[in-house]
Amino acid sequence: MDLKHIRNFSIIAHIDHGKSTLADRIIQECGSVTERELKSQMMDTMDIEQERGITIKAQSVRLDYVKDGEHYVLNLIDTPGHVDFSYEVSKSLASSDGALLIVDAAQGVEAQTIANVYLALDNNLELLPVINKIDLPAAEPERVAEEIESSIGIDATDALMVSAKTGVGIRELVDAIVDRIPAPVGDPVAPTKAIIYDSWFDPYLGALALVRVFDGSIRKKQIVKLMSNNEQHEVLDLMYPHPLKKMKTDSIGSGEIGIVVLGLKDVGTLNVGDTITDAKNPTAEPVGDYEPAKPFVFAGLYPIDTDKFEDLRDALDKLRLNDSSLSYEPETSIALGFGFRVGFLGMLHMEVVKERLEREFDLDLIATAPSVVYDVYLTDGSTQEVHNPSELPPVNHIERIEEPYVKATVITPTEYLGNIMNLLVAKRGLQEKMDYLNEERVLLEYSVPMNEIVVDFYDKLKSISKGYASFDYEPTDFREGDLVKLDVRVAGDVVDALSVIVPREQAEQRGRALVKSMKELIPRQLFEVAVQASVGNKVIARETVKSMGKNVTAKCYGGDITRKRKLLEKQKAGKKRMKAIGKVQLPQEAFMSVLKMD
Ligand SMILES: Nc1nc2c(ncn2[C@@H]2O[C@H](COP(=O)(O)OP(=O)(O)OP(=O)(O)O)[C@@H](O)[C@H]2O)c(=O)[nH]1
Repeated sequence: MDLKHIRNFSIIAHIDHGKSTLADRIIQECGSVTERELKSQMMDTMDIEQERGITIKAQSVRLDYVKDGEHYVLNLIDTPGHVDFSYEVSKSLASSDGALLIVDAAQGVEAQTIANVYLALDNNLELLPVINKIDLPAAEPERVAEEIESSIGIDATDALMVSAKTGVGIRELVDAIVDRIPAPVGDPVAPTKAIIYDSWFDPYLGALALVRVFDGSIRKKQIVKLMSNNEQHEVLDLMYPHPLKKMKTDSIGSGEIGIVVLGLKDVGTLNVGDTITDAKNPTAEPVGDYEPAKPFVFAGLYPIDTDKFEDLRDALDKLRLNDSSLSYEPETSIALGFGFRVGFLGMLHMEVVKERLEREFDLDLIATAPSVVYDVYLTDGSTQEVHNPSELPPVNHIERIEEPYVKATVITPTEYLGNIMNLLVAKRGLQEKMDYLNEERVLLEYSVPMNEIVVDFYDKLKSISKGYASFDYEPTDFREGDLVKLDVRVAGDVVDALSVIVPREQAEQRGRALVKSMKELIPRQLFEVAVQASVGNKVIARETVKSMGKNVTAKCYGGDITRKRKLLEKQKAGKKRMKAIGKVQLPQEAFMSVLKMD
């Protein structure tokens, strides 16, 4: 296909600014599906995505459009909106030549808008500002256009004004995609050079790679090579991604996107970001640097029923077929038995994986508090990566510990600025930048230890700003910290799954808060239970759970039988989520409570 008639574009936006709704509208405008077929949010295919209204996996569609009598192919490359998936976002952008920058006409520029713009500019993309939701009574498109200019520094005078809900401005938008997004450049006769920007598993076809071809073409029966690992495979089949079906083709040419079938049994080696080339006549340089997606957050996942360990392994193996960023290895905990230490891209990724394991594989799991990765430098000169706080070497072997930092971007209305700055300082944040976008809104940039933001930072930020502040982050570097391991002992035994690494200066306060909340969470047992927090051998806090009879209905005297039954049912349901630590039953919440202490 003639390169001049191809347009490859992504849509980038802050969460909820209307990306999926707009994608549906564009698909409809191109007539690739009829109104009847246009199931709302067609591009969000996974159940969890549809339920939560988030986009997890990037999906793409190839659309046909006729403008001024000329036939164009528009490749719409959907990108995941959440920070956890920024690696996938950046690879989708690397496959595009331009991007629609969607901004909500009522909300204006938000933290993720900025973060996505940085990624788009890194990839030299032409940005087309699109102000969406102009149908809303609270819409202020002119103010938003000014915000785009002042915060991002791009000309927004030609910003497109649309409503993905009513369809206003959509035709003009698609015309602008043809007119303003540059056609791809590439050499159709050079050796094959294509980037994998998504991969997934199909039960019939095996592992599939979604690619953008830069130079040359990918042909059926061609022997291709993956440049990161030199694996060679035959191309069994090729398809274009159509919104409703996959259209077979014999070759995918320069400038095009398509789906490659290599007959692999899992996505393990089809890594996002890798370059595909011809095995015999390879291209000299890959498309950009390839880095494997790196897990930033680790947690232990343990089946509540210890017999289900193999089931958990099978379930993780199955999830990994579709998610090459998921990593795990078996681990044993004195407290929890056999389980896995699982690496995630971030907190949302962790939640999604845990939910899928429980929902699709019917497993009841205990998740330990998430931990970041620490680089521990030992006195013998060696270094150790610690993913699990309980594995921190003894203090006298440690020379220093380094922890990961992120660049956190927050945009907030000025009235919440004071409280937000206090929160960032409490989270050990260092201010890098403070810019007023206009009189009402401020952009903050802070360096913050990642450990401080992995659990409840976002919830706190939302609550102190009544939901108005937005937040995004990007991992930056490792820095030395004065950190210690805080242990919890229940009835005298250290519960390894509850250990956590904290700044020394906060250890005592956190220890006290921790045992207090554990006391509330641990149901009374038939005997008295001591709950202690310690650093090394030193106990720094203690609480006691008083003993009580087991029958919870004892306290509802009187004869209300339904209430009694309800309580007994609740007690039974509660049991499913309990884990016996020695003689003591601990509920799931106890394992999450450790990081939520201030
Ligand atoms: N009034 C109005 N609502 C809109 C418009 N476009 C989208 N919405 C609504 O805004 C909400 C978010 O839209 P989505 O399309 O799910 O947003 P998104 O950016 O894809 O969200 P993520 O996939 O989670 O990043 C939905 O409730 C939409 O119905 C619009 O033009 N006008």
